[in-house]
Amino acid sequence: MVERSTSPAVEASLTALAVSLRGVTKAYDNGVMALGPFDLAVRKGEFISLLGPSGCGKSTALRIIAGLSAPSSGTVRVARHEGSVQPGHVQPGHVQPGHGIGFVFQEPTLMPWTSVRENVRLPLRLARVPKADARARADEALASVGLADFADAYPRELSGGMKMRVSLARALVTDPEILLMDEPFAALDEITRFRLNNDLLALWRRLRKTVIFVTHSVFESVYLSQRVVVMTARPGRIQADIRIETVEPRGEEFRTSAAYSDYCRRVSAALAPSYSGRSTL
Ligand SMILES: Nc1ncnc2c1ncn2[C@@H]1O[C@H](COP(=O)(O)OP(=O)(O)OP(=O)(O)O)[C@@H](O)[C@H]1O
Repeated sequence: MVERSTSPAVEASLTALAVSLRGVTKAYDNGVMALGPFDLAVRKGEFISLLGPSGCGKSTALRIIAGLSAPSSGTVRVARHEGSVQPGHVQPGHVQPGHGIGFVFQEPTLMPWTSVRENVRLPLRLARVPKADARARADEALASVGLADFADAYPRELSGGMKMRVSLARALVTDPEILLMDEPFAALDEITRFRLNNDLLALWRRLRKTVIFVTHSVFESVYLSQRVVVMTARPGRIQADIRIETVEPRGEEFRTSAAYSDYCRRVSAALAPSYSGRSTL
C-alpha cells in the first residue's frame, strides 16, 4: 500500500487484504504496454475472477502478483509481504510461488518421468521438507483433490481432468494463503470442467484460500466467484467489478437459475465494449 495510516480501523482493514495492487503498469521490453494502470484489492479468503479479452494482461497481472514478473510502476502488496516498486526495479520483498502463493497454469506441466506423488511433492523438495513429511503432505493434497488412489500412477495414465487435479494438488501442497489460477480448465471438455468447478468450490469452502482465477468464460466466472473483475482491452484496466451474491453453497441449481443468467448478462454487458469496438488485434 502506498499510504500507511495509524488509524486502527484502517490498519485492520489493510490486514484483511490478501492482495493489493495500486497503479500497477507493465510495459514489456518490446514496447507492448500490457497492463494498467491497474488497481485491485482482494480480501483474504475471497474468490475473484479476472475476466477480459485475449491479450488484455490477465496473465501479466497474475505473474506480477506471484512475483514472477516485476511491474514497471505501481505498488504491489501480497499478504504480509510488502514492496514498493520503481520503474525498472525488481520489487523488494518479492514473493515467490511456494511461499504463500500457489500457481496453477492452463497446462498441468507435470514431469512425465515420475509418479503423481513425486510431482506433487516437488515444491516441498525444493523447500527441503524432510522426505517422510513431504510424502505425507503430498498424499494429503492428492486426497483433497480426489486422487488418493493415484499417487503411484504416472501422468500418462491420467485423463486431462485428473492431470489438472494433480496440478492443483501440487499448488496446494505448500498450504499457500493465495491460489492463483490461470485459465486452469480452459482445455477441458465441458462436463469435466463443470465437475472441476464444483470440486474447486468445495475445496475453497473447506480451505478458505484466497483465489484469483483467470478465465475467458463469463459463465465460469459467475459460477465460481464472489466477485468478477472485468478488464478492458490492452492495456488492461478495470472495466467493472461485479459482486455475485447468491445462496451458498453454490451447486447445479445456481447454474440453471434466473439469478445466474442475470449475472451472466451483466458481466457480458460489461465485457461488450472490449469486443464490440474497433479490433485491436
Ligand atoms: N514476455 C512478454 N514480452 C512481450 N510481450 C508480452 C510478454 N508477455 C505477454 N506479452 C504481451 O502482453 C499482452 C498481455 O499478455 P497477457 O498474456 O498478460 O494477456 P492475457 O489477457 O492473459 O491473454 P490471453 O487471455 O490470451 O491469455 C499481450 O499483447 C502479449 O502479447
